Amino acid sequence: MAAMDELPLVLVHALPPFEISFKGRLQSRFQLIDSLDSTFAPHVSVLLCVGPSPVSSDTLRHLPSLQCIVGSSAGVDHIDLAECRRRGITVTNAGPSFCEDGADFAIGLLIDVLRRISAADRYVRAGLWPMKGDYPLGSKLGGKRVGIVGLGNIGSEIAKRLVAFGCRIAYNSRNKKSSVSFPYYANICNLAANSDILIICCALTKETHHLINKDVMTALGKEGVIINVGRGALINEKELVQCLEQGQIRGAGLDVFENEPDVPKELFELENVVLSPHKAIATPESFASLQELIVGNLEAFFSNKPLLSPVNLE
Ligand SMILES: O=CC(=O)O
Repeated sequence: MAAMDELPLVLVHALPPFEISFKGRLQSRFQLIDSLDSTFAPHVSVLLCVGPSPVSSDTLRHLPSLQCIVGSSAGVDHIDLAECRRRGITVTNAGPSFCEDGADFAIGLLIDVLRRISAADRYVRAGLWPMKGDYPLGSKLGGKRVGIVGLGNIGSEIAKRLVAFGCRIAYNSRNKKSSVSFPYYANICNLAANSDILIICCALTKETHHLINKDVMTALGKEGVIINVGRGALINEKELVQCLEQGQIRGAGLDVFENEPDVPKELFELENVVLSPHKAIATPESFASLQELIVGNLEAFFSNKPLLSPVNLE
């Protein structure tokens, strides 16, 4: 085994401490440094960013030799990507490990909102069935027009599942994709106007902040449903709450919020909303897959091979 000081240096930037057994596995291959103040920091070429630990331009200034940030989340809005682009630092994410579970969860939220599963559960538990009789009908998923906002790793898996349900898919993303034949809408309001359901799973950037606003929800219409498994700030939350309260859209399934873990209290009162504490991608299986992906990306970097999950910084 290589002596500790012969192993490649990896600086770990971690908000939540990561699993001890995984740390042990990494330590057998890499020399882990856990502070920006370390004397090694100026020589570090890889930063392992665990969880949503912010990587600001100030953090990056401490790391003049940095070439690669290995991320452990699908979203990379906590990393200053403009600064990475400027300095030619590559970034990887957890997209391939998280996309299947994230997509399953989006479909779960959608069916729950359409068929009112959580609301019906509350109805039965409250003993209302014998008193009030039959529960109102929910809507079928098959045949619905679904607009996917962001056809990346997660969006593509969502599309695959919805095709199997017999839905009609269209999408919005930064660019039209030559690899799919679904209708592309460059304009989000046009996508909403031609959809029964919007599923939000794009990256949060300056351009997509509050992308889903009152105008988009008005275009979606009174029967429209919104599912968000991306980031809370992709939607103007105040306007979403108003539209839900006033019946301007039919319902929403939300895994993410603007000021987590705070969720607008008004949503607690609404039967047409399904809420979840930012857990769409999280399963023991997705985390096990993430560990392989992180090790794979680190090994690829140090052996000059293509990274397994590079983020497009263009
Ligand atoms: O939200 C979860 C992630 O970005 O991985």
